[in-house]
Amino acid sequence: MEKKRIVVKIGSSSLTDSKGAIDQSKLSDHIASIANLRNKGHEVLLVSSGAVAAGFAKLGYPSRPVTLKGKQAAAAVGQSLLIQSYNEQLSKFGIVPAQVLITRNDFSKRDRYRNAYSTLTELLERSILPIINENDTVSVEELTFGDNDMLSALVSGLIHADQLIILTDINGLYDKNPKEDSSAKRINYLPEITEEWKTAAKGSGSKVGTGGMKSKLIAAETANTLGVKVFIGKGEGENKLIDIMEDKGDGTYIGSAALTSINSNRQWISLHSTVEGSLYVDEGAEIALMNNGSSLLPAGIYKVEGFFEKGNVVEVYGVNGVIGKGEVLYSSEELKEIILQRAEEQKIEKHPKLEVIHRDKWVKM
Ligand SMILES: Nc1ncnc2c1ncn2[C@@H]1O[C@H](COP(=O)(O)OP(=O)(O)O)[C@@H](O)[C@H]1O
Ligand SMILES: N[C@@H](CCC(=O)OP(=O)(O)O)C(=O)O
Repeated sequence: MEKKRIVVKIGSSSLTDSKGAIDQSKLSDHIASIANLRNKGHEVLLVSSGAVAAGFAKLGYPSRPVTLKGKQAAAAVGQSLLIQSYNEQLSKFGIVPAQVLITRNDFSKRDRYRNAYSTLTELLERSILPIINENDTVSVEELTFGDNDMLSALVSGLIHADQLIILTDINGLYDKNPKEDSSAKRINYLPEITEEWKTAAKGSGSKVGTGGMKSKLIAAETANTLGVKVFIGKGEGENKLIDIMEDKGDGTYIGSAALTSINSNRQWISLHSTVEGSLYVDEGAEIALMNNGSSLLPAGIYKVEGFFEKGNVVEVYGVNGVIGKGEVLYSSEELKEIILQRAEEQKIEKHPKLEVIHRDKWVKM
């Protein structure tokens, strides 16, 4: 099989028991299958949940805490226990793990986003197994990934993975929540995620999981838009991950064969950047941006709103509203001056004919 880059996400319910302890036999099953995947020549990154679930009992909580400080304290205790268990079990296979804790803020700062990419690829080049989790202890409630399903989708995009495997306590997506309706039927393949499917997928059924199937589908949709195929399901034994890669997995495969990877600039602009202002463009510029794959030139802009610097991200409005986002090569002041001079019928040639937004740094809505 061709060498692939694979992100494996393991949910709390597949690592811990409901009493708040790490289930060593589940963990060793996962580790053996990861070792097998690596032995076939694939690159593997692990996104592991379970910090809160593995830590709460040691703090004396009777169940998974619901308060922010409770979850953050439990994650601080549980994360070290998790990594300790991973270290012990991985050493039997001669695999060296690296703990990588990320916050949402790290992705919204472009230099940190680039650093995350460089560090992860360096670890892979050196055959280390990155074990990634959200840095729960310092994450602010309003600014989190939501859950690790979304974190795994964003990491998959960042490192241009071929496949995201979401391991959970159920063998895939069902047309109804099977824990509530025994007539529910499993879906083997979903080329595209529609609103109807997002409605069929409900919350978590376990005492330790967070987002349920709904959050997995939302994450899978994001991964697909970034060009990454997704598998959601379960399995047992050292061959489970190889079986999944060979289309024999016990779960649901999501995303058509036609998915294409999108470049890191576009990913960052589309999913992580902050919009600093707005440009309003005429019909010709709108057609050029939307249909012709062209860059945006100064001549197509008739209004500038907000104060932004060269290199910031702005929203672009066409005839009927927002049409996309892009990184500008001019400041708002420079652009306002261009428009003013045009109104005064001075020569636009006075300004360099640089693109305002280059096509590689433009994302359609
Ligand atoms: N339509 C559905 N198909 C499958 N599972 C569903 C569906 N709707 C809700 N679920 C629930 O989602 C759960 C998996 O999500 P979750 O508990 O968050 O797992 P994890 O801890 O692995 O992230 C299942 O155990 C099931 O109870
Ligand atoms: N960062 C949290 C992950 C929470 C989460 O998303 O859990 P899950 O739904 O089990 O993947 C933790 O380690 O407990």
